[in-house]
Order: sequence, then structure tokens, then C-alpha cells
Amino acid sequence: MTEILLKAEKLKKVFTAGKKSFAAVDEVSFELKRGQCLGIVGESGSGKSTVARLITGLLPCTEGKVLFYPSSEGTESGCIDISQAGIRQLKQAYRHMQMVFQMPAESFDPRRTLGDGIGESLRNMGIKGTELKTKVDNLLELCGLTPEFASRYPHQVSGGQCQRAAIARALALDPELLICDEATSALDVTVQKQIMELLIKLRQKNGLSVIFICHDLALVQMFCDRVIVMKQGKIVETGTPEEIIWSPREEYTRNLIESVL
Ligand SMILES: Nc1ncnc2c1ncn2[C@@H]1O[C@H](COP(=O)(O)OP(=O)(O)OP(=O)(O)O)[C@@H](O)[C@H]1O
Repeated sequence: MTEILLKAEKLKKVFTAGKKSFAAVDEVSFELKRGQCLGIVGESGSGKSTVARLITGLLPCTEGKVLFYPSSEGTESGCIDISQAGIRQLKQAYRHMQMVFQMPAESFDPRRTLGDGIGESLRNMGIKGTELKTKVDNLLELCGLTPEFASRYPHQVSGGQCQRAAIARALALDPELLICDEATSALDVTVQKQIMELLIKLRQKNGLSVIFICHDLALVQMFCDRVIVMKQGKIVETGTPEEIIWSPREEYTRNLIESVL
């Protein structure tokens, strides 16, 4: 089994708006090792979310490759080429990689209970009845919510509780990789801290690998093993959080750090 869980090779994404086209992501390459947490930082519009959407196959790459190596996958090569994957392979990949977004309420169907949403992928796997209920209750508990939350609708919980439920849903199939795109940004500082503690616990307990997109360099420092700094679609700097925060090579990174101090 390779030590690498995900490899992004020379990713490029060109968007076209009217007659104009521009590269929102260009020449982006990185590797994520198993169990590692990789932070992606950069000013607004630098291409962080586009990278997240490329590596999850939510957006097709204009150029480049995304190679995913889930350890439990039954493919012959052990690799799923996300950039070339069709629906069937993407579904296979989503059993091992999941995303958590900034606005949790928007990612749940307002007409269905949280328990329904959390259990969806389990039901798709044929799990039902008492087994399903027990699994949903356990996921809620793992994420610091009581089983009673299963019967609530998204509008009946706070932003922090909804984000916990979104993490519970993402964890339903015990993924190896969680991609958090500004997952704590809409929450107040106290709730943010609780969600970070939950993610730290999950990393320790489940050996989860995480790609953590965040504006807050203090959170990145606390949580990540390595950090990528993005500017105008390109990676301008890579290093450990300490290297990036305490001895940034690029003026852009220094400005980014100063802007949050
Ligand atoms: N579907 C799209 N069509 C056209 N342009 C897009 C599209 N999605 C994103 N963009 C543009 O691509 C650039 C990168 O956007 P992206 O959302 O990846 O940035 P970001 O670093 O995640 O920003 P933020 O921190 O504000 O979320 C921006 O200029 C954005 O306007």
C-alpha cells in the first residue's frame, strides 16, 4: 500500500465568462500522505475551492490528474483516477472521500430530518431498520450530538449543531479523506473551537486524512501538518505551518499572515 493517499498533478481549471476565459487554477501539484492534514490558504478568489472541487470530481479538470489511492478499494491498481472517473467510479471514490462545506444547512434537504440525511449513504448500502438507527445514533454521538437530533430538521438546530451533523453524515461510510472547505468559517469562535476539537479527535481516533481549506492561519497552524499557499490560481509556497507562519519566503504570504493578526 502506497504512503500517498491523494496526488494532484498539474491541475488546471479554465473558466469562461462571455468571451473571456481565465485560469482559476494553474499548475497546481501536491501530494497528501495517509493520516496527514494538508491546509490550503490564500486570499479570496485564489482558487482554493476550485481545487477542492477538482479533487472531488465535482468539477472536471481542464488539464492535469487527480489520483486517489484509498487503502480499502478493490480496484486492481488500488488507484481511482478522479480526473477521468465516470459516475460509477466517482461513487466508489465517495465511499472513501467526503466533503464538508461552509454552509451546513444548505447541504441538508430542508424537508428531511438530519437523521434521514446522515443515514442516506448507509441506506444506499442496503443498511436498514435497527442497524441503520444504531449507526446514525452512533455517528451523532461521535460528533457530540444526542440521538434526539436525528428527528430534527435543519432549521431546528444551530449552525454549529448542523455542522456537526454534516460531519456525522460525511463520516457515515468511514472515509479515509475528509475535505473541509471553510467548514468552520460561518461559526462563532467558541463553536469553531468545538468543531476543531472534534476534527482533531477524529484524526486521532480514525486516522482520518484531511484537506483543510481555511482563511484562519491560527486554525491551520493548530491542525495541519503541511500548508499550501495559493495566489491567483497558483501555489506560491509550501511548507510546515511553522515555516509558513514564522518564516514565510513570499511577501504575499507575509501580507496574508499580517492581514489576520
Ligand atoms: N463556476 C465558475 N465560473 C466562473 N468563474 C468561477 C467559477 N467558480 C469560481 N470562479 C472564479 O474562480 C476564481 C477562484 O474561485 P474560488 O472559489 O476557487 O476561490 P477561493 O480561493 O475559494 O475564494 P474564497 O476564499 O473567497 O472562497 C474566482 O475568481 C472565482 O470568481
